[in-house]
Amino acid sequence: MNSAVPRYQGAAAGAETARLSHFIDGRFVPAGRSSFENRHPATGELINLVPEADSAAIDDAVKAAKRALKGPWGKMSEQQRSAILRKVADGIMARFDDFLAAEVLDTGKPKSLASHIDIPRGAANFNVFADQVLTLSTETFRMATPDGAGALNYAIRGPRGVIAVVCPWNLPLLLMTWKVAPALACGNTVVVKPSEETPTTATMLGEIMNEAGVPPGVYNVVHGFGEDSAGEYLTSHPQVDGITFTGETRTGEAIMRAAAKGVRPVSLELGGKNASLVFADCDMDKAIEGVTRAVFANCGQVCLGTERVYVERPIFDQFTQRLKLAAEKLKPGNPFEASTTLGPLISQVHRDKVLSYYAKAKAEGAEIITGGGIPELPTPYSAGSFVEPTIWTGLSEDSAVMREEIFGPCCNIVPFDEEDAVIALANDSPYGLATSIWTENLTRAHRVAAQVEVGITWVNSWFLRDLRTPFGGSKQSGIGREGGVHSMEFYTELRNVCVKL
Ligand SMILES: NC(=O)c1ccc[n+]([C@@H]2O[C@H](COP(=O)([O-])OP(=O)(O)OC[C@H]3O[C@@H](n4cnc5c(N)ncnc54)[C@H](O)[C@@H]3O)[C@@H](O)[C@H]2O)c1
Ligand SMILES: O=C/C=C/C=C(\O)C(=O)O
Repeated sequence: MNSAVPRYQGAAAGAETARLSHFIDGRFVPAGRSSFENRHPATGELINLVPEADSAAIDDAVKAAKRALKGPWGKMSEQQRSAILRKVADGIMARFDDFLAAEVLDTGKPKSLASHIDIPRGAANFNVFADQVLTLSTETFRMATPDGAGALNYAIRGPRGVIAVVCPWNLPLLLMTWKVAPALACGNTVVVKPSEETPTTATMLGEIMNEAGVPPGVYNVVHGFGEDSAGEYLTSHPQVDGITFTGETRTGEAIMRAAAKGVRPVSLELGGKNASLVFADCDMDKAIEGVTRAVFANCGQVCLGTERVYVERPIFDQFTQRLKLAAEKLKPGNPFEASTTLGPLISQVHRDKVLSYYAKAKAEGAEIITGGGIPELPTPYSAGSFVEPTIWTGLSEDSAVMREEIFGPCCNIVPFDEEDAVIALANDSPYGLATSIWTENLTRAHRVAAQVEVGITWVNSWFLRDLRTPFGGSKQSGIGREGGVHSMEFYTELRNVCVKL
């Protein structure tokens, strides 16, 4: 197993088990109060040992980031930073296979998925914000003054400072670079705390940063857990100037509390309980393909994924049967094999959570259309955290399965009769992240899209991403928007200059 682990400076050479390091001030340092195991979710095998940062290690990282603001990074032009970020993108692509292997080992997601989404997006995030920073504009206003000479106002942008970047495990490189790239483009420095479940690719990126000419201290990575560990130490560090977080809503609340001390700005991308609305006038093939991905891609561990499927009654039976066939075609197993289309859940702990919802669905009277248990797999995959893709019908709107984010490969399908009624059902959720609408009637599509209370709506598609568009959630799904100029708004401070003429 360890031979499949890419060797990099962060891993102690020659050691039987690879050991990751933090990446602080341009160097790999193994400091910490202890270390923890990082295991491959498809087999349970040990990938590497990860140091847990204590508060002194976090302090080192934040201070390095603070110093770097005043170093060459802070003096570079936008063009220079942009060119360096392009080199980072090139560096990821040059080591594509290493990043791919590391991401598949950490997450268990199929290689076919990570090679199409996670790793190319990791690179694309740097390119898109390298472009964006070159076209960033600010406002000017001329004003009249009593003496008739007037005044000119113009705004300038500066970096916010040291940004804490706290990330989840479901799309590790993609979601981390989605924050790091715009933060760096705007001249900030970052301290990244990757998820304890997926620490490897963020560490590898340290090497790429050094090779690309990112000065020491600009990109730092510290490992550990959340509460009473690296995550909490980092977000409550007084020299952190802004916090960007993607993860669970409850963790988002803790991060907001930490940010309140010192009145630091937060950007929060949180959970969802997303609905797909499938109208009888949809293109059924497209709807089945799209909803299958929305429910089962990444084993259901996508914040934008669908766990509530509303289908107009005339096509309810046909749709349910076809989604069942699509679910049963998914092939769990070795994520490195090209034919595997369903990976495991991230951990045994998360599997226990998902299986508890499978049990709740049964207890709440669901009809199980398919799945509901653990698939039979040969060793070593029998030790992985796999679950069956699962479809229910018959659950009530107030059941736990219909209200709470499960983050597994499962959905409940509900028939509906009226457009207004299904909009009301879709909106009856504390979350408001994403919706997909399936209809060939574009007038209806626009009408419905304007009424669903979410940040992201897809019509006849799902997870189709233009990186310039606003991305984020309403209600308990988050605060703020990422993407294009919206990311730049968070990572810069606007200052107005008023010049009396
Ligand atoms: N809206 C989005 O864009 C988006 C994208 C991906 C995932 N998500 C959400 O993320 C969740 C799954 O990810 P997860 O389980 O890794 O989330 P999580 O909230 O458990 O953990 C995310 C990160 O926060 C850290 N953390 C935990 N407690 C902390 C604390 N008290 N202080 C500081 N840091 C702390 C963790 O160590 C980890 O690095 C789901 O709810 C999913 O919907 C949202
Ligand atoms: O699991 C959540 C997926 C988030 C995706 C993005 O943030 C993105 O595509 O930019």
